[in-house]
Amino acid sequence: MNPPVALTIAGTDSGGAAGTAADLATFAALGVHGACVITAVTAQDTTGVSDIHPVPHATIEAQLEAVLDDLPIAAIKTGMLGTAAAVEAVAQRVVKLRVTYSPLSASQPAVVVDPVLVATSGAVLGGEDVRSAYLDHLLPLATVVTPNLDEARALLGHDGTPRELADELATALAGRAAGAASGAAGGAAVIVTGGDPEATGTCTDWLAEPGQPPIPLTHPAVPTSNDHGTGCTYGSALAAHLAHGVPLREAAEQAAAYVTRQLTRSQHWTLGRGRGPIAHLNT
Ligand SMILES: Nc1ncnc2c1ncn2[C@@H]1O[C@H](COP(=O)(O)OP(=O)(O)O)[C@@H](O)[C@H]1O
Ligand SMILES: Cc1ncc(COP(=O)(O)OP(=O)(O)O)c(N)n1
Repeated sequence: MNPPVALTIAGTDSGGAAGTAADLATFAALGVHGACVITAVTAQDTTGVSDIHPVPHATIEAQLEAVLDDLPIAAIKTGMLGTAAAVEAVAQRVVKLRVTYSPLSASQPAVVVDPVLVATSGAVLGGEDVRSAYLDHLLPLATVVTPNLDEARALLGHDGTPRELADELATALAGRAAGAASGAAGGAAVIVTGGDPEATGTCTDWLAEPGQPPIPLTHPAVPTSNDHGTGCTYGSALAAHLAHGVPLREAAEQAAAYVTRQLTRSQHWTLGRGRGPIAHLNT
């Protein structure tokens, strides 16, 4: 029997912690065949990002064409897209997929958008034009959007509690989805990830589904500085569970449990001079 297929559209991390390294390893660990469209090549290690080479637009388009015309994609996960043009190209593909979708041939793919703007190291992975392109084109089409606290603040342009940010972003995206010729029904769910693990001993992610009050999803925090790639691992675990047909809330809980398990594995590693990688191994 075939495994479900998920597609990551993301950048590379030469240190093997974040980006497509995290996404493909997580898909494989969770029983999903992973395909990948590379949007940018980064020179990156545990201490930061030293160079970014955006992949030419035509090459991104060619990769999307090759994969989407051939494989039965059950979930798409986007990570670092890097340029406004790449955000728009992905959004156009999602619209095309929805327009040509036939209930007889395949299920609608779930679309998980991690709106990557800034790495934990402080490196800017998407500028103001990328932020605007996310809001105008891609986020309203998503099944679920997974900003961390900083990304949620950047997208909305102001601060707030994680609960408030999740609620406001979901409401804003529902308004934008209604105005878009997207085929998106009712707008995107939003999960604002993170919280303050060290203060409470737990992490709380806030899930806001369209038209519903946000709910807290709390799991144990792992005290470690080996957390590089955590957000990518979470988003790809979420996409993998959605590809298996797991409902959103349960998929979010299982994705957080996966991250917690992998952080526990890497908790005491001493790889690199900076924030070490979250484990992508299963031993
Ligand atoms: N120290 C930790 N222990 C357990 N879970 C964590 C820890 N840090 C983050 N998480 C979880 O990892 C997922 C990704 O969150 P986050 O760290 O906010 O992403 P990012 O790497 O994009 O900043 C969330 O489910 C969050 O609760
Ligand atoms: C190529 C690339 N993509 C995404 C990120 C951001 O990774 P994330 O898991 O959200 O968190 P960090 O720990 O890396 O901040 C990245 N760094 N590189």
